[in-house]
Amino acid sequence: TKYDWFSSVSVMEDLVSMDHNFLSTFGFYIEGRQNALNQLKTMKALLEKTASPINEPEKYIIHPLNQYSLVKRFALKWSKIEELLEVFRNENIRSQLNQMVAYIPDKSDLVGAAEAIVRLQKSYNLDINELVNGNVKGFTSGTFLKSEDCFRMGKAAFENRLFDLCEPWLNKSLELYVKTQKIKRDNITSLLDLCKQYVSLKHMNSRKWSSLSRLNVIFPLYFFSRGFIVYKGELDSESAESLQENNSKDSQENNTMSLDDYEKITDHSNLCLGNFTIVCPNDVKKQLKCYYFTNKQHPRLLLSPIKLEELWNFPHIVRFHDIVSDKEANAIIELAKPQLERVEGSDISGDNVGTVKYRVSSTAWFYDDASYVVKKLSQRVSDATGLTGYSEALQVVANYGMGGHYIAHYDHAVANDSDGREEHPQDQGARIATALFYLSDVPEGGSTAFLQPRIAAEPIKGSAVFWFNLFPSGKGDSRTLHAACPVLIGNKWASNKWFREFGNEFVRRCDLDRNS
Ligand SMILES: O=C(O)CCC(=O)C(=O)O
Ligand SMILES: [Fe+2]
Repeated sequence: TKYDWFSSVSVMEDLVSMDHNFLSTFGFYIEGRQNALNQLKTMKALLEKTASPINEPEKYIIHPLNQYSLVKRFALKWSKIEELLEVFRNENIRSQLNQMVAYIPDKSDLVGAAEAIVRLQKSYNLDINELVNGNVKGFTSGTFLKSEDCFRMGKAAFENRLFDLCEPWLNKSLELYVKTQKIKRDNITSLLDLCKQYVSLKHMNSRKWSSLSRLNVIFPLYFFSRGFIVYKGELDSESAESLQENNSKDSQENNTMSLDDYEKITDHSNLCLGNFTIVCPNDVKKQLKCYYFTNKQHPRLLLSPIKLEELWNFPHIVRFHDIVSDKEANAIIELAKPQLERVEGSDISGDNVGTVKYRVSSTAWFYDDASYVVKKLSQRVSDATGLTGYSEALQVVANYGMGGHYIAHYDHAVANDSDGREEHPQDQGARIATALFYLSDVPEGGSTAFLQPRIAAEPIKGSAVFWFNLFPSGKGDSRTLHAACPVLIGNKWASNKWFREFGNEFVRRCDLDRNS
């Protein structure tokens, strides 16, 4: 209950002390806010100084190191601001930021971004010093990698068992740390820890040297860096065995294959590097033609024939040039943008479906009636191939991510039965043929590699590559194994149209010879 202070002077002493107490609380409160505000100001100045250029963002983001830097900025800086804003309850900016934080890149994106850089480095033999200076095959970015970035790359390489890449990254990280001594305490501790893990894992069976001298040989700056920090040796307790166990447990838990495993299976890196003219042998080259194609005088194609380029003879792989106009390609991209979802796939056991490292892209699916442009495209490719889409003809539009790729695969389902074919519950049959449209140019990388003929088709905006996945007998043609090479520089948009067996029986008649 409220006290009537005016009724006793003596009790008013309490008021005096209350006055002082509250003033000091008030002072703390203001100081706290001031501190937070100052930190926020510093952070804002830093963010402004390092902001990505607002004009022509599409040019900025085609460089993988800029992509990495952008992801890092959100994953580390903006989430930090969220912490600072904790002090300011119920304020507009907080709720706005909370909403934003729900879908900005987080730490797992940063790991994915580092993995992408390492994947690109492996696929395209990128020079580590060039990368540190922001350069990728002559494309400069203005993004420079720091000690902690190199540590992140080393860790990504380590966790994907790309040990030959891990070592130089960790050494680079130590070198930059010694040079600048700018790295968070947590990070330098983890860096040194990772160096030790690396050495014990890599040289587990070698008894030639003690582990300390091995560390010294492999990471010459290890002990020097260690000297910089108050380092209590808490890492020494872990033995090589227990670290190993942890690692294998991790990969089982994630139930994903490492990049290394996939590389072993697919090994298309050299193909991705080369281009068609280099790998196409002369005897085949002589047989390949370019001509105007009317598909047996199809009326629409008589009016406007398609420029056809043969990329290979057996299997027959062709490219239709200028089959999509720039305007149509852009319209399809705009249509797809709001509907993109990260592609999922099954893990190596085939039991679990989720995000996978072997296919990094997002897709949107369309029926023919989604838009006039989609329908027109379907019609044009039907005119050119004679094949018709099944009743709900679908077209999938894909946008590749950082270092986005798709490892070697068949477009027709491959099951265990002797035909290499799967049951198709919707009764549409297997994917008889593929038309792969390129909706954007890609300055570097992103080719479609056919592993058996050993050719790589560059993404050329407006063109489509076409091939049959099945022999006329209906048996899968194993020569069609193909992969999407990692995108090095650029933003790759592609679109697939798959034709099914059913409805196309008279266009491509069954053959009794299983292998022709
Ligand atoms: O994008 C590419 O180059 C190939 C894509 C592909 O093979 C697929 O989506 O099935
Ligand atoms: Fe494919």
